[in-house]
Amino acid sequence: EEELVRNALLEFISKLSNTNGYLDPTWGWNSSSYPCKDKWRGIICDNEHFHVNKIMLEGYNFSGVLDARILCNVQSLSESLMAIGVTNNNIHGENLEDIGNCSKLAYLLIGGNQFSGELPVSVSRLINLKILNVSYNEFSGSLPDLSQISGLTVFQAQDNQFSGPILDIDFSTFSYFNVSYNNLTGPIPDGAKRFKESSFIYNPQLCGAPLPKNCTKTSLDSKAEPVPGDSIPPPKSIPDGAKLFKESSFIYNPQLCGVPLPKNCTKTSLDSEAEPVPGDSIPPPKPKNGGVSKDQILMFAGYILIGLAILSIILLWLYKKGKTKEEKIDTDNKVAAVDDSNRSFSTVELKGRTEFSTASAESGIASSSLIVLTSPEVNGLKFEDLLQAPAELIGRGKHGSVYKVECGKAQGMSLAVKRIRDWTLSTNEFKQRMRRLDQVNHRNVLPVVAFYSSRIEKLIVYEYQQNGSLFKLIHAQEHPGNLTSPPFDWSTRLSAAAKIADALAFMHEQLLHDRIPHGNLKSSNIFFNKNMEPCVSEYGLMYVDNQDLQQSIDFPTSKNTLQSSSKELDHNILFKADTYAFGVILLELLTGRMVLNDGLDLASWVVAVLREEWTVEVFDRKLIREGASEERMVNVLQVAIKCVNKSPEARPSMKQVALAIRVIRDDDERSMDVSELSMTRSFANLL
Ligand SMILES: Nc1ncnc2c1ncn2[C@@H]1O[C@H](COP(=O)(O)OP(=O)(O)OP(=O)(O)O)[C@@H](O)[C@H]1O
Repeated sequence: EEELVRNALLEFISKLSNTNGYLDPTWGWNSSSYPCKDKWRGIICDNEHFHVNKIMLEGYNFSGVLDARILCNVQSLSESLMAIGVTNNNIHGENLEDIGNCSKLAYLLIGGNQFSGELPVSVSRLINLKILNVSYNEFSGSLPDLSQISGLTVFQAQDNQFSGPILDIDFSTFSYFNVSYNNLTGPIPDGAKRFKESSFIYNPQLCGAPLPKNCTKTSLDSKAEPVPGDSIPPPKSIPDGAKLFKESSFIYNPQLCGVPLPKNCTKTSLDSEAEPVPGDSIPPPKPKNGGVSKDQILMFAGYILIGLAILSIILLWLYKKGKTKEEKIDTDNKVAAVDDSNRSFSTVELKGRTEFSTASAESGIASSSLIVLTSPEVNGLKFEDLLQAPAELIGRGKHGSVYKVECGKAQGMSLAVKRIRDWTLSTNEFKQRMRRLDQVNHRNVLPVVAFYSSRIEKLIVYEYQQNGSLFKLIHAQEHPGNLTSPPFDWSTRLSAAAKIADALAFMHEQLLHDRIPHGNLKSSNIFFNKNMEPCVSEYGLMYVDNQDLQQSIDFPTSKNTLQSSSKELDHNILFKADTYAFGVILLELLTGRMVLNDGLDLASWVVAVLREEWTVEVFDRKLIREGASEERMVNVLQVAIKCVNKSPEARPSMKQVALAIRVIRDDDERSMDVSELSMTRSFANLL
C-alpha cells in the first residue's frame, strides 16, 4: 500500500511540476524513500499510521497539471487525504471530476492558478469540505452546488468567470464567502446578504443588498439590455503581488492591464469605456438605437486629439518663451520653493519607456510649487530639474504611479517620485499635511525629500530605495530560480516587525491630534534602506476620514477620497486600520503567503486553519526548516490575530502591539545568546 501511495505521489508531482519527475533532491521525493517516514516536503502525515493526510504545495510556481485521477483513484490515499493545497502556482487541471473520490477532503485550496472550464459537479459530493478556495482562476459555468456541504466555512471563488445565479443555500456556517469579479446574475439570496459588498462586486448583473443595485424587474430579466458600461467590468490592473508571475499567467484577460502584460493601465485602459484589445473575446457594447455610432465616436476622438496636439504645441512654445519666475524662500519650513504655475507633470510613452515632459500645461489658474524639504543632497533641487531628468516608470499602485528619476542635481541620488491619483485634498491642506509630517521623524520612517502640489497634480519625492521592499523580500524567495535574494530568516523578520511596530507606535502618538494615521500600510510600502533597516514609506499620504473609518470596519484598508471629516470621531479608532494592516504584515511574515483582497483572504485563511488547530500549518515552511522557535512564532501569531480582529475597537493600539513584539524579539535574542553561550561552552569543553 505504501508503495502504491508513493508511486501515485511521484506521478502526481511529476505532472504538477512539469519537470519530468525532476525535483530538488532536498525535497526527498524519490522512489527509494517513503513520503511519511522520510518526511517528503509538502506531505503531512498522520504519524501514528503513516497515512498521508495533506498535500501542501502552495506558492512553488509549478506550471504543470493537477491530475485528480492520480490522487483520488488510489484508495489508500483518497481515504486518508484531508487537504490538497496548491494555491499560487501556475497549474491547470486534468480529470478534475475524479476529485469527488477524495471524499475525506476538508480543504481544497487551488486558488491563484490557471484552472479553466467548469468546476466538476463532483465537488458537490465533497461533503466534508471546510474550506474551498477556487479563486483567481479561469473557471466558468455555474457555481458549485454547496447545499450538501454542511460544514463549509470558507468559500472563495472571486476572480473567475462563473455565471448564473447564486444558489440559495444555508449560509449560516460560512465565515467567509466571496464571489466578486465574476459574471453572476440575479438577486443575492437572503442568507448571503450578511456578507459585505466586496464579496459580490463586479458581477454586472448581480443585484440586491449588500450591493447598491436594486433588483428591479429589468435587472432580474436576464435578457434585458445591458446597462452601458455595466456589461464589461472596468479594467483591473494586475496587483503588485501578482506581478512576479509570468505574462502567460495573465494573458487572454481582455480587461486586465499592467506589468507583466504588454497592455499598460493608462488612464484610458482604466476607464470603463476603454476599447477592448482586438481579438479580445468580449465584444464592445452595442450602441443603442438613436445613440452615437462607433464611427462617430472615433471621428470626435480624432478632432479632440488634433485639438489637444495644437494646444500642446502652443503651450510648449509659450512655456519655452515664458518668463522665469523668481524663486521665493519659504522661511517657516527651511525649504526652497519654486513657483511652477502654468506647468504640470505629464508622461509620454517613448519606445516603451515613460518619461516626464513638460508637454502639457495647467489651465494657468493654479499656483503650485515644488517644496524641497531638508535634505542636504537635494538642496536646491527644482521642479524643472525633475522635469528634465530621465524618468522610468517603476510601478503603478492603487493610488498612483511611481517613477525612478536620476537627477544630476540630487548629487547622484536616485529619486522615487510618486504621482498620486485622485487625491481631492486642496493644495493648502496637502501642503499643511506634508509640513506637519516633516516635523515628525523616526529612523524607520522614510522621510519625504520634496513634494509638489497643484490643483491637478500631487507628487511626492522619496529617495529611491534600491534594496527593495518587504514585499519583495518575503515573496522573492518563493521562486525556485531566485538565487540572488538574501535569506530572510526568522530573527531578521522578527526584528523588522519590531522596528516597524515601534515606528508606527511613535508616529501614532505624535500625530494623534492631527488625526493622521498611515492609511495605506502594506508590505510593498516598507523598504529596506542602505543599512538594511526597514523604513515605512508613504506615511499619511492617504486621507482617512469618517467614511473610511466605516470602511476600515468592513474592509481593512482606507480610501483616499476626501469627505467631510467628523470631529466626534474617536481618534483611537481612526488609527485602528493601521493596526489591522500591521497584523496582515505579521501574517505575511509568518506564513510567507501573498496578501490578496486587502488582507481579508490571508486573515480568514489563518483564522480558519487555526480553528482546526493546525497551528503549525500556517507557518512559512522556510521558517520551520530553519528551526525557528515555534513557541515564539505562535506568540507573534497571537498578536497578529488580535490585530486583524474584525472589530476595530477590539484591536490593540500600535503602542501595545509594539510592546508585545518587542518582548518576543528580546526573548528571541536572549535565546540566541544562550545557545551561542552553550555552544561556546561546549567548544571550550572540547579544548
Ligand atoms: N522609495 C522607493 N524606492 C524604490 N522603489 C519604490 C519606492 N517607492 C515605491 N517604489 C516601488 O514602486 C512601485 C509602485 O509603488 P506604489 O507605492 O505606487 O505601489 P503600491 O504600494 O503597490 O500601491 P499604492 O499606490 O497603494 O501605494 C512598487 O514596486 C514599489 O516597490
